[in-house]
Amino acid sequence: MDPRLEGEFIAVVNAGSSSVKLSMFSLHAREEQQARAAQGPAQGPAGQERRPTAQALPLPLPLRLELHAQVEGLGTAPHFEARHADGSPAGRRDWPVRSLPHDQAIDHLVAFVAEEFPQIEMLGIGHRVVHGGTAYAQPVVVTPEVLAHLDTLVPLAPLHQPHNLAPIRRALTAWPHLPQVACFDTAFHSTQPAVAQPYALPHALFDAGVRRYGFHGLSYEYLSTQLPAVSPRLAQGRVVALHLGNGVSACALRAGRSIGSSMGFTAVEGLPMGTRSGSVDPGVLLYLMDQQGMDARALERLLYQQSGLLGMSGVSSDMRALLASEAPRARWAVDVFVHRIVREIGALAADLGGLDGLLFTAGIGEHAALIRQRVMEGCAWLGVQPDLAANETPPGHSSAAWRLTATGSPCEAWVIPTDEERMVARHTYALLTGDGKAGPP
Ligand SMILES: Nc1ncnc2c1ncn2[C@@H]1O[C@H](COP(=O)(O)OP(=O)(O)O)[C@@H](O)[C@H]1O
Ligand SMILES: CC(=O)OP(=O)(O)O
Ligand SMILES: [Mg+2]
Repeated sequence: MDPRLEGEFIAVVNAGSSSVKLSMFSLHAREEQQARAAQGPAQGPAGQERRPTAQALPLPLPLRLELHAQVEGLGTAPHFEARHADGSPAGRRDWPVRSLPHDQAIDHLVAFVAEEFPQIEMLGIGHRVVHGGTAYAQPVVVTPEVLAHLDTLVPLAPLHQPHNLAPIRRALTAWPHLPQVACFDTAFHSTQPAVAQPYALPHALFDAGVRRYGFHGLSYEYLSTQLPAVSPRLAQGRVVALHLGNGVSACALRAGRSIGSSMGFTAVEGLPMGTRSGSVDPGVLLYLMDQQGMDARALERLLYQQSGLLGMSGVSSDMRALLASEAPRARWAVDVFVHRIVREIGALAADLGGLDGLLFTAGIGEHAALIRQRVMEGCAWLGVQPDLAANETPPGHSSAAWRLTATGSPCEAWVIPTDEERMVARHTYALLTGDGKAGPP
């Protein structure tokens, strides 16, 4: 048992199609913070969260990551690994099978935490849920009724929503009195203007919920809360944020709020992704139905699992493998990926009426210097003047933001490492304690 892990905690679950991730945040500083709040304004210890109070005084949010545990490769080679916040190992396991059901992965994570850390008390569990539909523009405490409504959104996010809801269902049964908070990828985009929301389809379909929602909102919201410290100019300015991971999207931020995004009704619209196509002419789908007899399930497999970087290259969905490959199709896939990103930035810059900043985040955005360089070069016309040495040189600390453009570049570019789990923890804390907002804006 680790003696450091005692007291009150929030657990955050991010369950995807091939992995279940669990982060444990301690609230060790909560009493300390309350005492400080009672005494008036004060600086928090370095490295701790800040949030605005009613008087807009900066106070630390008492959330400290203590442990991260995940089961990955659920459909290929299941592997469990847990680490303390300082990176030191806390546990690992391999299963001698090719496939492990999600429920078994969840049970393993729960048993691990319960056995290793018997002294902790749980304030609640926060969950990343991809789709909140039109009903949820804010995080919500999940009741059986809320869960039933979220189930109706499964067809809108078939790759994500069923996996997001499975741990909630399990936790509601196992611990009916422990609050479960659902935090939605769609919620951050609810500020988009009316003109950005519809497809040009009959309005009855819009009323029935067939409209643009946008995703990766917890990631963009996290970036938005970091911006005031990274660049006050960008916090108030016109910014395009690029979430380049397995899922890929772009978001237009004006003064830190979403006004446009490349993803729409589902998380398949927009940019090419690891295995998802991004936007295709809807006529292609009609053609495939008519001429190749494809039905909805076959099209779903095509669009979600067989396309994107994997489908174009025939090599891999993993950007590292494509960048290391000599295969002409791998290069072509990377060229198409960059081309589409640059075009999307142009479209979102038009939405914003100009561009002050570009943000890169998630696996590719944070680690693939060559992709960043090529995207920045494609944005020279928008005033992006890269500092190529800076682009190649990440800072020592993996969670620190760093600038990619030369001093005086009219449009700044930055890497800001994302942290969707911390954003979920902030929302969960704020909702369950009624203590402050989750962070600006
Ligand atoms: N050092 C790297 N260079 C290039 N690409 C990388 C690097 N590290 C990770 N990636 C890419 O990041 C992508 C995964 O992003 P990530 O944000 O971890 O995905 P997710 O959380 O959605 O599963 C993969 O395409 C992977 O190849
Ligand atoms: C919404 C989405 O695409 O999520 P992810 O990147 O986790 O697949
Ligand atoms: Mg992701």
